Amino acid sequence: MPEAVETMDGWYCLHDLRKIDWTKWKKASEEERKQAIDELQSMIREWEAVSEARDGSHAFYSLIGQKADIILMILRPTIKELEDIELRFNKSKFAEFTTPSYSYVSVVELSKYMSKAGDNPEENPGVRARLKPKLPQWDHICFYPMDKRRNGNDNWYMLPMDERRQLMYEHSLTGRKYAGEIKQIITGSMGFDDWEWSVTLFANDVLQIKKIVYEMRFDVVTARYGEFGPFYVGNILQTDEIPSYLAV
Ligand code: VOV
Repeated sequence: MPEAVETMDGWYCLHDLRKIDWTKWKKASEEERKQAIDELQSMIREWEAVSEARDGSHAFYSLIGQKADIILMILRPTIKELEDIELRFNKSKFAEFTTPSYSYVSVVELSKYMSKAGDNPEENPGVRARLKPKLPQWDHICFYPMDKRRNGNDNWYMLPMDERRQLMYEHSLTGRKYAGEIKQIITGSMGFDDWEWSVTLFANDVLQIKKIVYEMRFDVVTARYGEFGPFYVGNILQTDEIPSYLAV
């Protein structure tokens, strides 16, 4: 019988994607726009303080293409805190000028495929740190949800553990080639959202994102078992640059 791999779960994660209603934004008075921007910046600065204290982390990026304009990715120790942040954002002045386009609820996940028998990776400080990651403020983000296929002969969940471990090992070798170029955050979302995992990639060279996603398509685990949702790609939106991003 195939057996489930044990997962280690860390901070809870919300990806909150919105469109900006530019028509409404342009019609607003200068004073209203200033109020919205000031409140948004002070909210983000509060999150920066939370991140400094290592009680959470976040990423704020503008997106390219028509699927959404901005993405806020936020990590917190509890799912309740994610709700508080979502609510606060929804009640903010700036939210009056946005419409929701996508959201994703998950939890930072590492599996024990690679751990040695008898080891408890949860005691490893490196593993613990990866469960509560500080998101890098790199220039670009790429976010997408994905599944492992369950279809006829291509059913990931019917494979024996050793076979899955081997395929994940091969996956990790491709991943390691991108050390220093790509930082990946994998979150699990079974029971939380519509896909099984979310993948968030950070890069300073945006082309590295295309290269890793392409190269991984040839790993058996992806070629045979990977299914993908929509892809979102964007540029970092520094807190100080928000006024110029929103200037009309
Ligand atoms: C920087 C790149 C990079 C590296 C080094 C890396 C390594 C690793 C390791 C060592 C492990 C297994 C142990 C663990 O840590 O969980 C994983 C796990 C996982 N990965 Fe990965 N991955 C990368 C990158 C990376 C990418 C780009 C993708 C998307 C796939 C693609 O085709 O678009 C991905 C997916 C996943 C998933 C969905 C899982 C969980 C699968 C499960 O069944 O549990 N991943 N991954």
